[in-house]
Amino acid sequence: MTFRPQTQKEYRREKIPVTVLTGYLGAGKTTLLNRILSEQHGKRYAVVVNEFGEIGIDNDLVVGADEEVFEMNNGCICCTVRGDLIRILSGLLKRRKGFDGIIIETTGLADPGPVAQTFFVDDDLQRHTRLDAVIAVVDAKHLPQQLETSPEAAEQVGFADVILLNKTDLVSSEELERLEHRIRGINIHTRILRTQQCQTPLEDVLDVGAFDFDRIMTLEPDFLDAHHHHHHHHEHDDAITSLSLETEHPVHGPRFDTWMSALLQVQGPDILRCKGILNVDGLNQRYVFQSVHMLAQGTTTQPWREGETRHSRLVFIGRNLDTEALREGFNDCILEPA
Ligand SMILES: Nc1nc2c(ncn2[C@@H]2O[C@H](COP(=O)(O)OP(=O)(O)OP(=O)(O)O)[C@@H](O)[C@H]2O)c(=O)[nH]1
Repeated sequence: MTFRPQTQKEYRREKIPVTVLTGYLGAGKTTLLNRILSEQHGKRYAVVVNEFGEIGIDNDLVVGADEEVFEMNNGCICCTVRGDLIRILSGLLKRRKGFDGIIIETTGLADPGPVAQTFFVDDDLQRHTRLDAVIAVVDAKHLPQQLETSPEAAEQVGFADVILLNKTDLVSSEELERLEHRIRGINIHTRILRTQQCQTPLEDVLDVGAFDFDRIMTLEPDFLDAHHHHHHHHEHDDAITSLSLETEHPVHGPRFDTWMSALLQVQGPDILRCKGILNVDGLNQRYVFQSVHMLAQGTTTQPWREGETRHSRLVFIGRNLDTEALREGFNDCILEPA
């Protein structure tokens, strides 16, 4: 056998494409993931979800019972759990016949750099996978504010090969122009797609072959340095924490709504994100609550299964969270058994 370098076509056929979904808290990553998984594309994807917070919620918000979803809840993907990521992916590769691509949804607070880096420093991953693209979902309404306060928001924009400028319904077209300009200022090469509910043809985000290694090396010359991610460590905002609340008693719906509206009115700027799956008293379906700063949304989804423990979970991610007050507030919404 004579050695010859792979052609671009061979390279794309043989290696499993990996898509990294990034984007700040609440921008729409799960919305995009659900679109990808529900579309009739005839492909199977393995999905890795990394959440900030001890209890898994995203896993339950992801549709598609067929897909394999691996949760990593023990830390931020860009810091402590890269070992886990490599282990999960290496396990997947041992039975590569089962899927056509890998999608990694990172937490809203992750710097996608070290995640992307993983695919170039680990031998096994390098042989069998190719980073297809880093896709960032950006919240058109909150991006300016996020860029002010979080270095991660800028890292995500800076690293993206494709940016979904999402939630265009919440801002004017002049504002969108300004946002695109702002994004270009951070990342001149990225492709920007304006979306609502992340609606975009899947060809725009999957198997696009967009990850531009040369560009990243220019942007961050120490990209391949195995210790690179440590430099970024200190940039995490230590005041941002998460609080998980759980109960097996029913939640009083109107009381929950009143509490939450008042809470977000006052503390919305600091409560970056709230997500919950609730067993609301009198409802046979799950009640999914979500907020991004002051904007909140509650919807009923699938019914609880027969015999299933109706387990309510609520997660807050925010700056300087008053955990005691939040705990008490939630407790006041819980119906204790008579
Ligand atoms: N108005 C508006 N809301 C949207 C749009 N896209 C998504 N949302 C809502 O934004 C909220 C957050 O969406 P997710 O997809 O859960 O965001 P995420 O990035 O996965 O959030 P984290 O996992 O917490 O980082 C949900 O309530 C969505 O319904 C949009 O285009 N317009």
